[in-house]
Amino acid sequence: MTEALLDVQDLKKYFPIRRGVLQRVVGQVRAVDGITFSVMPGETLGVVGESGCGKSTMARTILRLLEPTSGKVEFEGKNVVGLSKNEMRAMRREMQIVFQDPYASLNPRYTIGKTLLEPMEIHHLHTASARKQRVADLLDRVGLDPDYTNRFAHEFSGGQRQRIGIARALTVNPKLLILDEPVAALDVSVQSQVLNLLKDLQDDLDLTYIFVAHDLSVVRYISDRVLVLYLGHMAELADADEVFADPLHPYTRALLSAVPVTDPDQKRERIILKGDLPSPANPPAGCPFHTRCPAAMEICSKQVPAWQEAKPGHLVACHLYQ
Ligand SMILES: Nc1ncnc2c1ncn2[C@@H]1O[C@H](COP(=O)(O)OP(=O)(O)OP(=O)(O)O)[C@@H](O)[C@H]1O
Repeated sequence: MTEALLDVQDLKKYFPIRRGVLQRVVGQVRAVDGITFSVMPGETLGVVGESGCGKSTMARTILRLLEPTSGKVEFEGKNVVGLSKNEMRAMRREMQIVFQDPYASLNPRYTIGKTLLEPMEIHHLHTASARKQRVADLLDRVGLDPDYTNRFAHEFSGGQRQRIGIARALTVNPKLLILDEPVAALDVSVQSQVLNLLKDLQDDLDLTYIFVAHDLSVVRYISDRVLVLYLGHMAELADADEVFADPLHPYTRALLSAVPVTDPDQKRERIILKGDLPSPANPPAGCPFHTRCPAAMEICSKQVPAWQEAKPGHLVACHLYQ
């Protein structure tokens, strides 16, 4: 059996809440509260959930841009939690992140050439002339003119900047790309161009993706499997087609009901969730979703639902299926 490229086990990230002159810790924000999944080589795992459910925190914690509170993150069988700074730097070559806002993540004082050269210099990859050649090749590969190397980020459109962000992540030849809302800031027509580019790159370079988004139609297009998060917890995980054909968790159903459908026969009734996402500093007891769940039962406010396989390969945390 093929080994997972990435194996995340019971990952937690709590942020301390500090108050007063002494900055005493008076509580914690449970942004990621026990997440377990694995990603196979070449696979795209979509991660969805509304704003504030912990997607970005999870992405950054996997890469140790944020220190995990607890849990395991194994990349090719090696736990990255606990690696020294040097070991982690070497590991970062294998796992790169692309952010939502390429403008914020590109240094405005750097030319595009310098932006793409820098990661290779940090990792001491290739000779100087080979680096330059790689920059030109990568710009061409992401659909930009290699003559653009002397231009600055502000001279490009949003879609072009995101192509630069993707090229920069690829300079060090990673195996895994974590894409954190990579097309959320782009117009719809540009979104599909960037998504197609990501698909082509994945095929050509044998890449594995974790694709974080709040837009389910985008996730459906690109993902093999989909993980639905709610308030730092896993709600549902299954093949993308299965999640869309037979969503089991009431939260997934609500998210899906908001996705526009092109076929009027398939029209879903819109499920409007009551209230806002509760604060992860003070999460509800029992099922984290029970305060907004249209199907909530008495047990839901008392007992945390187990994470279980309701159908083959289709996992869900909901008392409806226990
Ligand atoms: N540094 C921090 N300190 C305290 N709380 C934080 C910090 N970073 C994130 N949080 C909180 O953790 C929770 C999860 O945030 P996160 O940004 O991971 O969610 P998200 O699903 O990615 O949302 P969005 O799509 O808006 O980015 C939120 O309640 C957020 O306020």
